[in-house]
Amino acid sequence: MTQTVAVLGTGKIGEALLSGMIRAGWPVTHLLVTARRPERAEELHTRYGVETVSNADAAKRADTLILAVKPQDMGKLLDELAHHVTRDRLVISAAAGIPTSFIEERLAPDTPVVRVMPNTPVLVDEGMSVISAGSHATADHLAHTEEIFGGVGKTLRVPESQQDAATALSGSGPAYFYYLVEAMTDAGILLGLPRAQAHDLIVQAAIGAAVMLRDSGEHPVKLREAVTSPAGTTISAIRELENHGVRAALIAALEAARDRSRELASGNG
Ligand SMILES: NC(=O)C1=CN([C@@H]2O[C@H](COP(=O)(O)OP(=O)(O)OC[C@H]3O[C@@H](n4cnc5c(N)ncnc54)[C@H](O)[C@@H]3O)[C@@H](O)[C@H]2O)C=CC1
Ligand SMILES: O=C(O)[C@@H]1CCC=N1
Repeated sequence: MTQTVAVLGTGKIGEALLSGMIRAGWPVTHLLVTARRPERAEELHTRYGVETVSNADAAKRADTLILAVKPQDMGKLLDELAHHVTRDRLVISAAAGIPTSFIEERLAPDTPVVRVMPNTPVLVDEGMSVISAGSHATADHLAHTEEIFGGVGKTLRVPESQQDAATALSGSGPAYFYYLVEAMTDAGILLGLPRAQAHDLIVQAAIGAAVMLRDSGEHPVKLREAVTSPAGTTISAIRELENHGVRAALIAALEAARDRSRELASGNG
């Protein structure tokens, strides 16, 4: 029998997951969503035909609850759920920073909790979802979580101690690439190209590079060397990237993201 899954807090990532589950063939009759605002609930119902319910009803009716509210709203949501979630449910949290222990402490003893860090490319079935078991989650719970998130991209199990790092790399990761595309499009404008053309050139370069990274099996250094002709254009650009400390900036940026994830652990960061 198909299990019922509820998404609680259907904002950007919650909706991305919901749409992905529907695309992956999850029967909409076995999906529930919750939203804080009635207009948002109506919008989700119209867009996906999915039933919208209260958080308490979601907890009573769904076998699996995916919590997709902001870390700062997690404590309040768990207060609402505490008396309704029984330990035969699986609770999956997608919130950055929040440890499984934070959730376990607020729910019935032994409730299984799994922590997942997805990313927005779940919208195009190219997501990366990093998964860790809480103290009461079994192999079956992990497998069920992989079934849900594997329908919209790749999954990887890591020890929970690595979740803040994974959040910095892959949870936030797409934003760094969008930022680079934005900056390089600006560079194209400076060099005299129309914005639309500059955008298309950089996006296609990004797609080509991403597919080669994924499919060639080559190390990124090798792929870059193949582009970098002696006394050519690429090495002139690379020298400027090094002069401006771009590598160090990226390392510092991801470290800052990891640290922010740690700060969110208390749920009121
Ligand atoms: N946006 C992203 O790329 C990713 C976000 N996340 C995590 O997902 C969570 C949500 O992030 P976003 O979707 O970006 O934020 P968002 O603000 O778009 O979505 C959160 C939603 O939760 C709703 N909400 C808050 N309290 C609620 C309650 N008590 N009951 C029902 N709904 C409630 C809000 O109204 C909002 O629609 C965060 O914890 C974030 O760390 C994880 C991976 C990637
Ligand atoms: O920016 C954030 O906090 C969330 C978590 C990972 C991606 N977006």
